[in-house]
Amino acid sequence: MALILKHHHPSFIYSNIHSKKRNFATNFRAKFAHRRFNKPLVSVVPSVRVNRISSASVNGYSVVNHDDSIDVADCTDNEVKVKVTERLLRLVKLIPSLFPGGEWWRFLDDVEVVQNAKPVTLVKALRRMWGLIASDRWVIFSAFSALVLTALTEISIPHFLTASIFSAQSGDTAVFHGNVKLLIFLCITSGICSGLRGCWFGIANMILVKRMRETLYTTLLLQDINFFDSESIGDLTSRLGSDCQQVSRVIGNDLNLILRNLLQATGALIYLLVLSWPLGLCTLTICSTLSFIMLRYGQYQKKAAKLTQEYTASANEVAQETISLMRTVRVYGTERREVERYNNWLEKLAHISLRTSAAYGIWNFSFNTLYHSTQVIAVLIGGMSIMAGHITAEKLTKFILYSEWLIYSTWFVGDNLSSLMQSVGASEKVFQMMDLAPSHQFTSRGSKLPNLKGRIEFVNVSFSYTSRETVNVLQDINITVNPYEVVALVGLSGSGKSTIVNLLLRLYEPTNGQILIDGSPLKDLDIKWLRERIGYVGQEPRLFRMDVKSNIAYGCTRDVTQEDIEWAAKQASAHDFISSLPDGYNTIVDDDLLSGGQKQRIAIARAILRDPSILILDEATSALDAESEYNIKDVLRAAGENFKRTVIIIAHRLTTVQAADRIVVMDRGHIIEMGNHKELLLKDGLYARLTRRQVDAVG
Ligand SMILES: Nc1ncnc2c1ncn2[C@@H]1O[C@H](COP(=O)(O)OP(=O)(O)OP(=O)(O)O)[C@@H](O)[C@H]1O
Repeated sequence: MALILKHHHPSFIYSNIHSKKRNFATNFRAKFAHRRFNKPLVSVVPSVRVNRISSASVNGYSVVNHDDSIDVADCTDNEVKVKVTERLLRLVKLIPSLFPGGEWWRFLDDVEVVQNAKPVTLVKALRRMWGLIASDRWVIFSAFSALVLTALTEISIPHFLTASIFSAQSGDTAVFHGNVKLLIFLCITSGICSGLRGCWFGIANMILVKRMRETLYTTLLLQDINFFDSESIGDLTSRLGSDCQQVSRVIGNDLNLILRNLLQATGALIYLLVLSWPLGLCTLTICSTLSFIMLRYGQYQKKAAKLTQEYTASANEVAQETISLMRTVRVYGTERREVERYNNWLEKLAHISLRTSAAYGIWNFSFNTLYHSTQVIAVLIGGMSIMAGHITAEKLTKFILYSEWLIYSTWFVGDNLSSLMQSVGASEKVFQMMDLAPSHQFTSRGSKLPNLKGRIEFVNVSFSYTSRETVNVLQDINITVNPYEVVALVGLSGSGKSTIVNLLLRLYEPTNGQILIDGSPLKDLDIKWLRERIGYVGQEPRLFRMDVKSNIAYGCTRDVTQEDIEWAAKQASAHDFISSLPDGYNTIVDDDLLSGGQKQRIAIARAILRDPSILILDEATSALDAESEYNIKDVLRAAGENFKRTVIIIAHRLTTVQAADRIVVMDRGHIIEMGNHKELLLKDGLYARLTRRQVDAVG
């Protein structure tokens, strides 16, 4: 057995056998590294296909360096014969593995390593669901009342049906009419109750899925930013979408049908035992065998559901990534590869689906055989009993009808039980995510300052991202930004400039040292209050799919008028292009409709509209033309009566920062130079070097 790269087409083989334990550890590390750092995802899973391809994996991608797989066309006659024999041998070896419990039935278990959700039992899952729906318990009670009435009326029908036929045969008109009237009453009642049952359970289902999504979505939005660094969007949307839908089936569909059939099966069994206990016991034995098979089948389905959930999430992840990077895909012509990458997960899903369908086939076969054997046994023993005069033909007919009810009810219970197991399987991850504690930023109440001047101090601040704890992104940063000062952060890419801003926005907490705002520790301040007073324009601002006006007013807590919005847009040099849009400020925009510079100007208008005490611009003007940048420079500066604010500006284009009061030069997490433009040029350090290079590049 050889090993293939995870996420790869099965034909991509990587190296030779390692122990399963090591595979798991490698898979886990690879997945972890992939999620945290977008590192190449190289993990190993067992495979039986043997090709010789050396490849490297990048985010599930195969970068094939050299393909020397064996082509059948190149083989000699002898080699072809050997191949055919090998295939036949493989086929013969496959046969024993096809029996239930054999090797063939095993799922590819490479994703089990990332399943860290605690197993949820049915009782626990039900308790959780009850917690979500309890405030609308009247819906559940109505649904269950309708269910009980339906079950009771339906189970009584065969009795009165048989009684009517046999009373007609015996010519007893009064009894016949009485039975027919009861039959009509039972049919109407069961019809009405069945309708109500379906309706109430449908409502319960809707309430449950809504609450579940609401709770999960709220929990997700309250997580630390670290959480989003490690989780993929495809995974999260899968939990919110298909998984919640699947879990909600528990009450709306599975439990409803299981209970109905359980009630009917119990009623039928009691009736059968009363009619004839030896015959009843025979049917009970058959039903017990059926239940045992059902249980095994249910367990198998539960495992299949968990894996299907994981693979579906991974497929979503690939699709989501590809579609969002469609322009790159088109330009590099990698459509085929993307389809293969997606197909890889579809193949895994098909692998499971094939086995679950086969298992369903075996289950159906067992049911059919056992069902018909009940009929044969009933006719055989019952017929002999009639001949011996122990029971009447009417009793035997009732017996056969009720044993049919019992068997069918058991079958339905089994069918819905396996669906229930699948739903419970899907619920594990959903509940695990729902249980995540919100970021303590939302649970602890900090203090508010009477007014925010905008003095910022970094005192011995060091920081490393949790996903890369050993790498110090910032080391002993000491810097004080005075109120209304404009400070620029410059340095090579990856030197930690954006990380400083991330810490200031409290998206992450420093590993060491502390940040003070107007002399108060940042972690003691009410973060919502503080963020309302900070204007931030990120590196690549993205717009919400809503009108321009709402995009500019997004997150602004004070009431703003159209004039305010237009004023902010004018300050950001955005008014002219917004006015030329089809519906002006009411034009619905999204990321694809506007240019990078236009999006930046809207984001700048959004930040200006808040009239923040602290304005943070992280490469906020990188996509602007020189004229637009010149026009809004004054606004971004802290100068003037109307713009009393502290400004932190990050820019690679050094002309942007020349006028700053102070320029802080960073290199690999350290501050290496500080001063104004002239002072730094005189120092002839990194800043002077970078400035010269940019001038040379322009020249
Ligand atoms: N969420 C994250 N998880 C792990 N590492 C990160 C994360 N964000 C940034 N880093 C790493 O931290 C280091 C500093 O990144 P940062 O974005 O602060 O640099 P920068 O100076 O702003 O770069 P640029 O000018 O290219 O924007 C880099 O090595 C980067 O790979």
